[in-house]
Amino acid sequence: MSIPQRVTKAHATGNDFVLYLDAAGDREPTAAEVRFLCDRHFGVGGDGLIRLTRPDAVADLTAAQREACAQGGAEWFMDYRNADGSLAEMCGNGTRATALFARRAGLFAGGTFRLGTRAGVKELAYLGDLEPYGRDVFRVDIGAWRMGERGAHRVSIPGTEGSAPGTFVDMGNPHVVAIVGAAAGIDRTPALREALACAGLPDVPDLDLAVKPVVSPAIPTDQNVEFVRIDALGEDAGAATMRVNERGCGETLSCGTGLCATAVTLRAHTGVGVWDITVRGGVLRVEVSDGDVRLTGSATLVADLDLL
Ligand SMILES: N[C@@H](CCC[C@H](N)C(=O)O)C(=O)O
Repeated sequence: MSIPQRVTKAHATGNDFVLYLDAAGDREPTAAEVRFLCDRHFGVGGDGLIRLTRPDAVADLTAAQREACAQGGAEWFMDYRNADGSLAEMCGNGTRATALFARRAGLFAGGTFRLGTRAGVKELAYLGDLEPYGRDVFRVDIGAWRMGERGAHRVSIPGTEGSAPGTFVDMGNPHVVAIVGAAAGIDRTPALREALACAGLPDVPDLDLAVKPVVSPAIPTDQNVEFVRIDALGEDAGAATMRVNERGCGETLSCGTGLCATAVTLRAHTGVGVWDITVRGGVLRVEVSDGDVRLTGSATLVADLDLL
């Protein structure tokens, strides 16, 4: 096994990870090892595996990605793998779990941590305990986003009647967001009315997300899919509920980049850029501006484990 004996189980709003430190950079996991450790019955269990290592130790990085880490002042790198063993460019919740792990290990001093990822360097600020988000809250500057044409895809779930328009959002990793409902009394802009008129899926809590959604036209990289209901909408801020089926692992209790993609799409439909979004694992805040997205939520270290 290339993985060290000591690993840590962590989660960030219920998105759970097996995490380990590879300071020497010689513990790159194989896809089979990732699948074994993330298996909930035969392994430790997790939505993904995170190796915290040096940018130089990540074999698949291009020269440009390494240079971005150097320019961005990131000494440490989050090497993220989905539970099925595939690589992912980014994991928003994973950055917070990794930062808490690095903080405990004394790998950064002060309140901010600059972490390299395949989608660039992310800066995290430690905010401590902060209601209503929970304990050990971090705000992550996720950076730039890119949205495709609004509603250009159709999202359906095999075995469930109906479909809804889906919008592609690149958060460093690929997402498709479908707004499937809004609470009664919400002021409906023409763009929101248009989205909801075309949506014919059950309400968010009733969706069967054990089944992988189908996106048409298909996205070559595959994608994470978010289903959203707007719960409240004010002039400056709104509230929504979101569930997600992730590329490489299925339904998860939370997805940080998915929350960012959700807020980007909601802003495009409503003009509002600040959202408190409830997922099955908690509540997080997302702030979207033209140039970037910031994500605020908690992180938890659950246990240190010695593999046998
Ligand atoms: N849960 C993560 C995203 C993890 C990667 C994703 N499944 C992908 O393949 O893009 C998050 O919090 O952002």
